[in-house]
Amino acid sequence: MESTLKGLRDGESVLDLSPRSTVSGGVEDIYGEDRATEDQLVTPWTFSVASGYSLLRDPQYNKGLAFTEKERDAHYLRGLLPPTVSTQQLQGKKLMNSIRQYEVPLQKYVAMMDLQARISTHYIIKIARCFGFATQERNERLFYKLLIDNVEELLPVVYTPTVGEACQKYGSIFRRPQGLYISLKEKGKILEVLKNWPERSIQVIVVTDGERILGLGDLGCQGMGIPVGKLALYTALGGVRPSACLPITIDVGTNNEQLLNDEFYIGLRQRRATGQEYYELLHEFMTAVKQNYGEKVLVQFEDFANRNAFELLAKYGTTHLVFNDDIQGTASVVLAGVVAALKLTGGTLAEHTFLFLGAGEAGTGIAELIALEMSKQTKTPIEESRKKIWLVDSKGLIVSSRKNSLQHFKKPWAHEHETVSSLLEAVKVIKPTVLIGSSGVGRTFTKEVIEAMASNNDKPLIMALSNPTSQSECTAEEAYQWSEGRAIFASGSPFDPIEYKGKVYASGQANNAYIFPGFGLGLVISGAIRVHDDMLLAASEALAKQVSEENYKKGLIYPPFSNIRKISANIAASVAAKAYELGLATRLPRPQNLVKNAESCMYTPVYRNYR
Ligand SMILES: NC(=O)C1=CN([C@@H]2O[C@H](COP(=O)(O)OP(=O)(O)OC[C@H]3O[C@@H](n4cnc5c(N)ncnc54)[C@H](OP(=O)(O)O)[C@@H]3O)[C@@H](O)[C@H]2O)C=CC1
Ligand SMILES: CC(=O)C(=O)O
Ligand SMILES: [Mg+2]
Repeated sequence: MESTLKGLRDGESVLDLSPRSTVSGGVEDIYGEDRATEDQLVTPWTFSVASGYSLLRDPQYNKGLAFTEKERDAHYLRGLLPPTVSTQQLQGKKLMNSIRQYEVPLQKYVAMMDLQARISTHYIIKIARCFGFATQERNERLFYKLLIDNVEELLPVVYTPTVGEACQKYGSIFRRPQGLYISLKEKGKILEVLKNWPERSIQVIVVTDGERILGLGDLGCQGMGIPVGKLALYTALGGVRPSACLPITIDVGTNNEQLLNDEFYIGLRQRRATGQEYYELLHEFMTAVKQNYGEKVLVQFEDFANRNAFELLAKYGTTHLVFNDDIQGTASVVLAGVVAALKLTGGTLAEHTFLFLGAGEAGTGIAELIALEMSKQTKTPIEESRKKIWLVDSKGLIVSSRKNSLQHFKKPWAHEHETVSSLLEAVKVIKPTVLIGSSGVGRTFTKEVIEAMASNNDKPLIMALSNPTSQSECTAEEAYQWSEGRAIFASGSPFDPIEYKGKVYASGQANNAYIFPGFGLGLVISGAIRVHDDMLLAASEALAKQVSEENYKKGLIYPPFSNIRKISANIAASVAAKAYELGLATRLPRPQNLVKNAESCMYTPVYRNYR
């Protein structure tokens, strides 16, 4: 059985990988300084203990008014703070009060980003002051405390939909660099650029080239908001230490004319490099990442255009620990929702018929994982399972007569059928029980489409995955109204509960944010060195198991995000278990209780006491 999702193929061995060199004393020489010969260049990093004024301005250690009396004495803070000693809880309450006063979501986003920061240098703060920006003292632990404690309220602020608007306006709202920018200018020097990042023990990198930012298209260098947002969730939702997370944007130019002509655009002002030039830069990047951080750093590809996404995943899946969130993470979360929905719709996975609007990364990724799971359940070849799944792209239903002109990832879905040009017609002839939107085009699930789904099914499962909200294939209100309250609905970006004929309908959020933080944590805690499709299935199963009877009663097919840390710990444990089972884990011996192990490894943002 061969799956297009797979990084490492069945039976492929990884045991021949040589361990990383260590220097005497057993401490890993992560940066290779000790191994470097005299003619090799090293970075002269120095470390100092922050105190006084600089301690207050160091986001990793700042506690603001929560510095205790003892700490104020010990760290030269007397007089630099007013007399009150506050608690983190009270600080959080105060900040939430002020964030809630902003009516515009983008203002809330900027306020949150002002609080968070990895890079702390005096000069950046001084520059910000020169330009009159209201610099709030940055406090990383408070940022994560807020995000964790108010996850349902703040997720739409730091993530979809607001992060989409933030990326669109990134040039104007840009205050200070977050993450690493690697552009064509850095060709030949990427390893040196990585060494400029102040943290050394990186576990997770989220990288984009900005070409397909949510459903908003090519936003070039301004796509940086996505890796930054995803990694904030890695920490808040999955418990990966902030210092172990590295957001990266690869800037090869943009084809977005508006940005190219925008005086505030922060990226390279040239059209996108493609072909050899593009792949050489990406290859240098992937090589440098492994050289700098070793075999076990996870590289999550995010929001690349599909013309590159599939190729990068296939190419580096056998040599690096890589994961494409849009192809694989989305697949895992949607499969979980579909499996959970079976409790409400009845029938087995193989008894359902699936129709997708959109046959790109998300659409074909999900389709393939559903087919894989179906095959495992029914013990039939994947080619048979694929026949239960149909996809529509911008040219209509994918059918065998179109095969020669299809991109490679669409070919497995070119079934025998006459041509069908519209989604509505496809719904009428295919009669799907499940309709999934992954087109990036808003309002494409029209009244007629939803009505057709509702006339064929007692409980049609409708998933409008496209982000941000403006690109959602339909709204929650439309799904419930047009199906007369019978639809089971979930969407990529959140919708508020709606009332229809006196009943309140709350819909779930089918977003890969349920999967990637726990998935990554599972890879990190097991020391996995490759991603395998079975790990995606394990993560999906772990998520589906977290849906409670109470959730089902409300028509929900996902658990609430308020439980996400517990959910992530369970996903991490299942992924780690699979890594051990497949011989892909390097952290030995295997802990007995993987859930407890995952929980104990999770970062918590409570303030630490300073001596
Ligand atoms: N909820 C979640 O967790 C996730 C949501 N997404 C969302 O899914 C959307 C798509 O992402 P992705 O798959 O990576 O994008 P791709 O560009 O890879 O795929 C888009 C697909 O939609 C098709 N399409 C575009 N316009 C139409 C149309 N009018 N009618 C029918 N089909 C159309 C394209 O057709 P063609 O091939 O002919 O051009 C293509 O097959 C984005 O909005 C993204 O935000 C993505 C990942 C996760
Ligand atoms: C959620 C996500 O990854 C996307 O919309 O691209
Ligand atoms: Mg994405």
